[in-house]
Amino acid sequence: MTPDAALTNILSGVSAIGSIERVPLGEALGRIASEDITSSVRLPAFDNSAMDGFCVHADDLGGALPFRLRLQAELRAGERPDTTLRPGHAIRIMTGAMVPDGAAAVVLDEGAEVADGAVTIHRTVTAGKNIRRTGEDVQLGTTIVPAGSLLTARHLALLAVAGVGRVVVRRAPRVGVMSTGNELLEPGNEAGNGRIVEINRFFLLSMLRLTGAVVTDLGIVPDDLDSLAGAFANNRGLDLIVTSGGVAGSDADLVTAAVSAAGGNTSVCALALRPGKPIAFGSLGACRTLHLPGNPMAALVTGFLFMLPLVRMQAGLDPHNRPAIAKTAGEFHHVPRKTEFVPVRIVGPDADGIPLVEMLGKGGSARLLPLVMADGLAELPASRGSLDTGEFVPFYSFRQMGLA
Ligand SMILES: Nc1nc2c(c(=O)[nH]1)N[C@H]1C(S)=C(S)[C@@H](COP(=O)(O)OP(=O)(O)OC[C@H]3O[C@@H](n4cnc5c(N)ncnc54)[C@H](O)[C@@H]3O)O[C@H]1N2
Ligand code: MOO
Repeated sequence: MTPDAALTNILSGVSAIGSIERVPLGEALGRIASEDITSSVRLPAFDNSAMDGFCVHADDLGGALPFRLRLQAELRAGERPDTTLRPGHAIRIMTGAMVPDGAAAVVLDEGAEVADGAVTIHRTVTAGKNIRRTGEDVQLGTTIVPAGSLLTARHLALLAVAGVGRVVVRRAPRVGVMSTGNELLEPGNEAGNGRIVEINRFFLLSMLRLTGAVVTDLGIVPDDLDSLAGAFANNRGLDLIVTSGGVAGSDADLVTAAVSAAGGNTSVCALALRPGKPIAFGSLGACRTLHLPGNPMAALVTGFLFMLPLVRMQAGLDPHNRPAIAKTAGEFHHVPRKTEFVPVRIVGPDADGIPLVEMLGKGGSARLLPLVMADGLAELPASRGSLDTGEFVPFYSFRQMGLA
């Protein structure tokens, strides 16, 4: 099965979580607005100066240069004007200060000279210049954040300025991550005698942080049916359980049997993908399950290809991973008929600014050193063999995977 077909199957029937909650702005970063948010204020809230300079009356703007005006007052940001600008006068004004009644424009400091309580204008401007008008940015009732938006610092900044204190957001998906295998030890333990320190949760938990999911670390579960089935049954209240290991189909690979024993069902796929051939997915009541292969590179690639889109779909976001375009800095050896993901390092931009990538440490789905040297993964298509130097290749940065 192709990775694309597997993704379609995995996402089939998955919908965004329906429940909503109201949270204060300070807790809304990374959440998804569940309804359009409209502004109940106008922005700017008052006419204000875009520059440091002098407010000039409409009667004076067109005067023959240079012309002199009497200084009437001075206005700083945060002050409320208590006078109206009179013809023949100027009011000194700072950037962001409220523009007084009677002012037609603001002449820049650089075009004026102050002496003896008067200002000489050397460079005038047209009416309306350098004044930020009430509501020119946002009108009453303007939709400032559309439903479905992922709330970033940019959205929160606008909401704060618009006086919005709480927002209605979708409930974040609750995702559990479990590593399976008798050989696995928690980090910090001494490996040996066939046992290894487990690492897949480092990758999967870090990737999930990108999605805003509420993540539960379900730890390491040994390869025995009762322990695995118990772990699934105890966590069926989650929206998704992701496992790694135990899916290749040997006698020791019990993950899918354990989902069945807990009352769920699964489908197993053999993918035309390297690394990441064996995967499975299923459900346990309302809880989805996704079962990734144990080899670390395979868990990483399938976590990116399938776990992230699935969680984004549950969160109410666009599920798809979008590659950037890179160019090969050398030949990329590749056997056709399987999509292959290889660690690559950016070695520089080409003459058009497109990143040039060099392949690192190909061919070992258990090899870790290339991951530390690389900037991301290149995707070599199943439809063709090796790539020559200077060919375009889809590139996924570790940053977009949550692994930078
Ligand atoms: N006869 C076959 N053998 C294998 C096949 C196959 O199709 N037929 N597929 C190979 C491929 S490809 C992969 S990938 C692995 C996937 O196997 P499992 O998902 O069952 O994974 P395990 O056997 O449990 O582990 C494989 C490997 O990865 C290490 N591992 C597991 N979990 C972790 C972890 N959390 N952190 C670090 N390392 C982990 C485990 O010790 C094994 O070395 O199967 C191949 N075999
Ligand atoms: O999923 Mo396996 O990598 O192809 O080692």
